[in-house]
Amino acid sequence: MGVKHELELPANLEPMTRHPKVPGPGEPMRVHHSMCFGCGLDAPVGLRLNVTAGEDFCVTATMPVVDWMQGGPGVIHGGILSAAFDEVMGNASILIGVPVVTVNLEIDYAKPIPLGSTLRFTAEVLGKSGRKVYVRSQAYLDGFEAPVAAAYGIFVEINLRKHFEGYKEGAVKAPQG
Ligand SMILES: CCCCCCCCCCCCCC(=O)SCCNC(=O)CCNC(=O)[C@H](O)C(C)(C)COP(=O)(O)OP(=O)(O)OC[C@H]1O[C@@H](n2cnc3c(N)ncnc32)[C@H](O)[C@@H]1OP(=O)(O)O
Repeated sequence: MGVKHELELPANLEPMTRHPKVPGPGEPMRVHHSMCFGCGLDAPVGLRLNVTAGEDFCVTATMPVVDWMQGGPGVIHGGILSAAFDEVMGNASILIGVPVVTVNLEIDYAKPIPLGSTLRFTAEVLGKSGRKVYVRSQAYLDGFEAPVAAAYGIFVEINLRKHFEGYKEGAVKAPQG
């Protein structure tokens, strides 16, 4: 079985522009929160994904698949892969300059992904309609031509300050050194 789904896009997609202040192609995307499970460097446990800006509305990332990511014996946990897709696609949305949160995430798991391998991700914003941003991502492994997993996400634009108002931030930081 390969990657099955296609995201149904609405007919009323709007023209998008890349935000002038986002990193240029080849440059690292910024960590959006130091305690984020996906990208934060102070999170006690996390993916610490380095996402790189690409051309237009695209980003790329790599992720070593390490032992603590295990689900079934010797392979990645599906939830970890889902979190990685979420982070990579959220970063793609940043390229159009809108703060977003995920409202819908669909994953195709096409192949088992072994511990010790390195996943390469690509993600691109497919379109925007009102507050909704549609994003697609694919994950690749060396030795396979086709993606080993793929994801579609719908992200919704939020008012950052209002959205997180009243929540208590996690205070546990990773040990230094
Ligand atoms: C971490 C974030 C930091 C930000 C930095 C950048 C990210 C970087 C990377 C981060 C990566 C990690 C990121 C994370 O992990 S984010 C963490 C996981 N996500 C959340 O916690 C989000 C929880 N949800 C909400 O808070 C509310 O639902 C929000 C505020 C988003 C919308 O509630 P609100 O009352 O304001 O608006 P609305 O209900 O009218 O909805 C608005 C539109 O959206 C459409 N809709 C809604 N739900 C769905 C759905 N399930 N499928 C399809 N469409 C859906 C809806 O029909 C409507 O469309 P339209 O009628 O206008 O056409």
